[in-house]
Amino acid sequence: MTTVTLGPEGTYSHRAAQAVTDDDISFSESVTAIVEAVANGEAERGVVPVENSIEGSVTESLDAFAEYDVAVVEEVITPIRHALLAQDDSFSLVASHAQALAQCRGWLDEHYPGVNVEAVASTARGVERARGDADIAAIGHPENATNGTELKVLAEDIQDRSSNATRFVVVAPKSERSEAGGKTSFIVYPDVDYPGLLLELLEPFADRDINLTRVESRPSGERLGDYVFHIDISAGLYEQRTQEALADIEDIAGKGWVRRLGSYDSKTVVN
Ligand SMILES: O=C(O)C(=O)C[C@]1(C(=O)O)C=C[C@@H](O)C=C1
Repeated sequence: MTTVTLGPEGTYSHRAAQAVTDDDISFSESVTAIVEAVANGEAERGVVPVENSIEGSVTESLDAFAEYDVAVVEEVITPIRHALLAQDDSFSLVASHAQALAQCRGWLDEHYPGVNVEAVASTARGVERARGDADIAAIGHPENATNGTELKVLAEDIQDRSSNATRFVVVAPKSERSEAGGKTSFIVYPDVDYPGLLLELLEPFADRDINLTRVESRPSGERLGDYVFHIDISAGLYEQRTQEALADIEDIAGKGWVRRLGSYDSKTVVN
């Protein structure tokens, strides 16, 4: 089974993928391309980040789930503990993934005020830049400094909150969508707008005592003020209350669409 995740080797996504498969892992530098590869049958699994406890949504992943018809089959939550890696202390630029730079913004301001930052495709891509250039430091997992390179760990635990954690999901072809699991994700595009619409979309869950763990609105891309809602609940699709609530949602979104990404279980991995 081929699993594709954000590369190159050494990203947090790679570490999350290793926690869910012993099989081959291949790399892509775009979350959208990973979801697309699974939707097109080029890969059997994809592991992508969806949400971080400091910085919030990985919007590229959410938008890819609205664009490509895939299933979510597992959730992996992992603590993110960043290190500053460089050949020595003489760097003038810090390169990392935009999420990682944002998660360490306060620490960088305090310790390297005014330092230039550059967003690159992943933390591991930043590490590669730092390996090849003494003027560049990277933010990434500290183990990136142990892979036969001259990089030093200049500082550890530089994320602005010690509780920093990222939630990844495992995506699979839509034929593998499951009704089993303690959580369910779905996307609603109502394609209408009237006072109380969002309230109406949430009531079917409140009425059945189903806990919402996340509601996120993303622009539909159709017109300004028009949204797609990404909703996660603590209940499985196998449950009658979930099926009833989703039937209500489908009635409300009659002009638009509802996509069930599937039900799944969650695991927390410390690596
Ligand atoms: O660049 C990486 O190492 C990634 O796996 C991406 C990513 C993200 O998109 O949030 C994953 C975990 C961390 O939050 C920082 C970056």
